[in-house]
Amino acid sequence: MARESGPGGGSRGIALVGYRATGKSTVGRIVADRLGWPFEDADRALERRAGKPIAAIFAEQGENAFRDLEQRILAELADGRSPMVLATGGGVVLRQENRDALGRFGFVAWLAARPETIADRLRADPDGRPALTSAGLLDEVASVLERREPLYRRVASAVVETDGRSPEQVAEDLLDRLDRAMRGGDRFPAPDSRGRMP
Ligand SMILES: Nc1ncnc2c1ncn2[C@@H]1O[C@H](COP(=O)(O)OP(=O)(O)O)[C@@H](O)[C@H]1O
Ligand SMILES: O=C(O)C1=C[C@@H](OP(=O)(O)O)[C@@H](O)[C@H](O)C1
Ligand SMILES: [Mg+2]
Repeated sequence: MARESGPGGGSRGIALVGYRATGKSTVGRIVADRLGWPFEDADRALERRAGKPIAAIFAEQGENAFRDLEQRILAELADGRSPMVLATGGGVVLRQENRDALGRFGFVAWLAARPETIADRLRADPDGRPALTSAGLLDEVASVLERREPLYRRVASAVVETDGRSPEQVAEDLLDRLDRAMRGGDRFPAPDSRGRMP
């Protein structure tokens, strides 16, 4: 799959990208537990730094201010040397600087889902996610996803489908894809996908 920074070129572990509610935060935590690696959620790191929820940042300062902070947090998180599992926010791929920073991760998993699945999950768990457009939920998901898909594709080492699968099944698939990528010879400073360091 095409990447801007070379496949498996980074040493920072695994990053999860994808649209809202594809399960990055949920699956990322499971994958980190399985590997025995630290887990970080870029959105939670950002909220800790800002001292307020993302919805309040959007409401008080606007989306651009949120994106600036998102870029800063990702740059910091991508800068370490030891492996971690990072769940990113759905819009992280919008900026070239962020796509470059994702190249520091050895494996970038793109979690994918159909717009209908995403809208269903968002309805069940709105979790303070501010609207990205003035369209209705399903129209917003379909149009924003269509715009972002080429960007997810550009940074991804692998696409992991999540429709009709539990977070545990998605995590298992991701770990299988990681195993395969490692066997394919990608540079990756990782143990085998069950947690043994080289
Ligand atoms: N594979 C899945 N199947 C069903 N529900 C899921 C799945 N993955 C995530 N969810 C649910 O969707 C919502 C959003 O998940 P989350 O991990 O926060 O996604 P993201 O970090 O990509 O926005 C949560 O309620 C979560 O339980
Ligand atoms: O898609 C987006 O633009 C966003 C996704 C959110 O993260 P999740 O993908 O974890 O919901 C969060 O970063 C913010 O609300 C913006
Ligand atoms: Mg999340």
